Amino acid sequence: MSRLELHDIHKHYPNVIANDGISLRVEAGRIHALLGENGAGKSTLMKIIYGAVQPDSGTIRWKGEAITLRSPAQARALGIAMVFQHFSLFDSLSVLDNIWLGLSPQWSRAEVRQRLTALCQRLKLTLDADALVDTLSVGERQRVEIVRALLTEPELLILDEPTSVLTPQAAQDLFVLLRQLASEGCAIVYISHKLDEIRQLCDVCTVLRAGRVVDEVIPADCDNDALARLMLGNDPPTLPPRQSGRGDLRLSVTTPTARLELHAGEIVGIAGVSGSGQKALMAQLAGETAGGAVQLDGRDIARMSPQQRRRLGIHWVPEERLGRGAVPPLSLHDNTLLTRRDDLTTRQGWILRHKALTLAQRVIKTFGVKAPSASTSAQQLSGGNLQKFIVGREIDAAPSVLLVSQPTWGVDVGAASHIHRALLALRDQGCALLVVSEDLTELFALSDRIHVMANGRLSPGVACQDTTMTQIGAWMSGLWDSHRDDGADDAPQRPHPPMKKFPHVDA
Ligand SMILES: Nc1ncnc2c1ncn2[C@@H]1O[C@H](COP(=O)(O)OP(=O)(O)OP(=O)(O)O)[C@@H](O)[C@H]1O
Repeated sequence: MSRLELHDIHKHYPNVIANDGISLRVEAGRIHALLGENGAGKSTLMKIIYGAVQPDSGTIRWKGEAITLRSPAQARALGIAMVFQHFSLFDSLSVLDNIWLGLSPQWSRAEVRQRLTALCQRLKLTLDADALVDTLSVGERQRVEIVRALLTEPELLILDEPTSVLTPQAAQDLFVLLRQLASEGCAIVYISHKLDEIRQLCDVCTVLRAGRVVDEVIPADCDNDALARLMLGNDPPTLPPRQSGRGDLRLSVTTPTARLELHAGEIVGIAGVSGSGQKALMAQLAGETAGGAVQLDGRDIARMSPQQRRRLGIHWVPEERLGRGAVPPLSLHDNTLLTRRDDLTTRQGWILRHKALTLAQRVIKTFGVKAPSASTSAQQLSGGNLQKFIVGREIDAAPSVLLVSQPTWGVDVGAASHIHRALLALRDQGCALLVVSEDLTELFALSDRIHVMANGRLSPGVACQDTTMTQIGAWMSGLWDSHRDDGADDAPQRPHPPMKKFPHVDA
């Protein structure tokens, strides 16, 4: 008897069929991957299993018995836990209180603290129980969500892209834990766009396309290309060859430990565990916090507001999509006004709505955003599609400096490759780019130079072809002091490494 059985599940939203007759069996003790491009219907299906969304029709059986799930509370009572892609935490409460409030009332706060400490030790996770959630990076928030779900000792655990903001080592630690949970009989449903992870971790993989099951495979028997092909329905695109050279110095900032310089026509990558100071660095460069020694084209811009900096051509994509990158209840065309106001208003301040609409439609088309129309609200988009929209909105501004945090977080391989190509094309047009990512594969595919942030310190820069993932991995623990910075103005021009296929889909 299966732990969970879904039969012919349908779910429509206005203008969209999110689930179109999905049947699935999830077995105890197995890790079951759900793979599909952005908008394929994975999150909707998982929300149905978790009682957060009601299906239009179809049957759900839990341990053989037909059930109707009316709420997440009912699902949790059965032993179903879910870690969402978007966080459901109270910013003004501590980590401990967030976890305590989300758990069964029979546990005292002290008990929850004890269990939390024990679990973090077992998982090798650093989590300050008393820190306010507001002060945490997305990676740290993700950790809170994961431990909260694990503390309920679930019989079915659903994870929606749990490793998107974890370092490779933290992801490996999570896999060990998930395997252990599975060996103890827990059924796990695992949603990820990372094909390597699915092949390494999962026992079985159901592939969805446009709301339907297209195949069920044993991922260990497939290579990445085969999985990507099943998911996309065609071959994934590859990255173009690198061509451009490093131009003039555009943006610079001097930090206590190193100087960060962005030149025209280059991409500088920032690696590091989320929460190591990347957010503060981005805020300083983008103008959300004033001060520091920030210069654009030799001019001090440290006290300029984000809006003033945008007028000088500096655009950025923050790591939080909902709330900062986009206002959830507003339509996509209204969301263009967040960062593109100057292009969309008259001198007197009147909003040119038709222009906002055209801009939103252009971004939707160019970046293949799956949305019924530009009037759709941001919160109705699937996670990856919203990410494509936000990144597309900034690239569309033709910035001279672009700062991007986690550019392909939650984005499927096809769309990730599209975003990567757009970033490389911007670079080839002379834009200076800073890419903050926890994904080393992504950073090595995109960057000309890499810095690392660890414990709030910035490492020296190193040209990508002069370093390795292992070295950058070691730097992520702060161990770079013997290295001399080569990121300064006198760094020699280097040939670019040979063209590489988009690494997520390399077999
Ligand atoms: N509340 C909603 N209202 C309207 N449409 C919605 C809503 N939630 C999801 N959709 C639509 O349903 C479709 C499936 O979305 P879903 O979030 O399930 O996709 P997904 O496979 O999880 O994508 P991703 O990988 O980007 O997270 C998308 O077209 C999405 O825009």
